[in-house]
Amino acid sequence: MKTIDELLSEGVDNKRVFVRADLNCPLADGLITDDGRIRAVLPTVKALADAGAKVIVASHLGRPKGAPDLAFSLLPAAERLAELLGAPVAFAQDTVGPAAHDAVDGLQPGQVAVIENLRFNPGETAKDDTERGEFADRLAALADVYVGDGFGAVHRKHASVYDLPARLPHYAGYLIATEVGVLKKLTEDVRRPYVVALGGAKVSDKLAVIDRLLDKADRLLIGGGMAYTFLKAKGYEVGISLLQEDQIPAVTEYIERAEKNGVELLLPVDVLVSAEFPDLKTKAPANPTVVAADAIPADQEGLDIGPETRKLYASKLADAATVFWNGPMGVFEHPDYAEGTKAVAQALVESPAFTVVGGGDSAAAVRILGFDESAFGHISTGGGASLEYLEGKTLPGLAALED
Ligand SMILES: Nc1ncnc2c1ncn2[C@@H]1O[C@H](COP(=O)(O)OP(=O)(O)O)[C@@H](O)[C@H]1O
Ligand SMILES: O=C(OP(=O)(O)O)[C@H](O)COP(=O)(O)O
Repeated sequence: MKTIDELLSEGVDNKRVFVRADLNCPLADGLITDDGRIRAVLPTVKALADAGAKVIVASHLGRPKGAPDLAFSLLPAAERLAELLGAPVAFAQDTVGPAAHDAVDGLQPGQVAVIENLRFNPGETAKDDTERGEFADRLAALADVYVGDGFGAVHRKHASVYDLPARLPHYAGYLIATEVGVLKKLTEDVRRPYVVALGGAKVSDKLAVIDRLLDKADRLLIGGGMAYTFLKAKGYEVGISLLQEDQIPAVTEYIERAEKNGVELLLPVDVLVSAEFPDLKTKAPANPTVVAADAIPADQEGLDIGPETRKLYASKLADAATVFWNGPMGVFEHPDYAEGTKAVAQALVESPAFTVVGGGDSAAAVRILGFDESAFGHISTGGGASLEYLEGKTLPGLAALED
């Protein structure tokens, strides 16, 4: 993989450099609640700008449906990038249209532009190679060189991640180089017991990852939205909790295989439930009830792990030598459902283990809940990306930078 240092030594003065970043930051009411992913790409953007490149920063934000949707505009991220750089950043209101070309044409060496959310164009995420390729061709017309630095998206076979680097000279940015350097160690030389804690809301993606993790980890702690597919697979009522019905057979097999292989697979023993999803805007008291994991009322949903599970998981983290954690244990954005996530974060802080936290929301949770980032071994900007890397999968966005 050629790195940005090689690019800088070759010289970028006056070159248009396309930086594929992951600026997919959590937002509330159009405001960024955690800018960690923007800060993470600053070294790359600064180095390129300082060397006289015309820097085009591109990213997805959220999951819009292949058409412009202002709720997912990258404008707030562009504004924050400008603040963090201490320099103006041009913003184009489209991705490959006249606005993007005007913004790029208007750049002087050392200046930066952000183009609008790549997922406003259906070509970005298209399954069809030709459709993705056509969008990649249009993106390629904006730039002379490609720098991949959106680690959080390298597991996606998307146009800007996979097809675009094949069309331009390509290099890995500083963030990708750092992330891969740390995660590589976890695949080569992992100190045991190796405990993996999983939660969050991207249940379908993450359940699939457990298949391989069962061969690698000594202990798996399951929380967040994915816990309910496990509880359902055990035959429990899960009410209106998040559920991935089609993966129940796979999850049943995971439970059996964990037992056979001697992997400790821990599920919540109690959960916080409510008939309503909390109001994340007003943060009005949600008054959840604590119930045993096998006693979730049919009209309620599980929104955090309960107090017994918090204690259990903390004890199962205490003697770990390596911990990887992805996915909040509950809807941590509301104070009534933040205790599970806090308890896991606290257990990691107190543990002498090498600890890695991965994921946009998990990393944000750690910071928003007031933990000191330096108390963790590594905070990765990618959740799904780091999980798939640890699984040993070939990640499209890394493979594309390799050849
Ligand atoms: N029981 C639950 N039900 C619904 N959503 C949940 C639950 N537990 C956690 N979440 C949500 O999961 C989201 C984060 O999930 P995800 O994107 O998978 O994590 P990451 O970005 O760290 O990979 C948070 O917004 C949180 O509110
Ligand atoms: O937030 C992200 O991933 P993560 O939640 O697994 O950390 C990335 O920006 C990828 O987004 P996607 O899962 O919508 O493709």
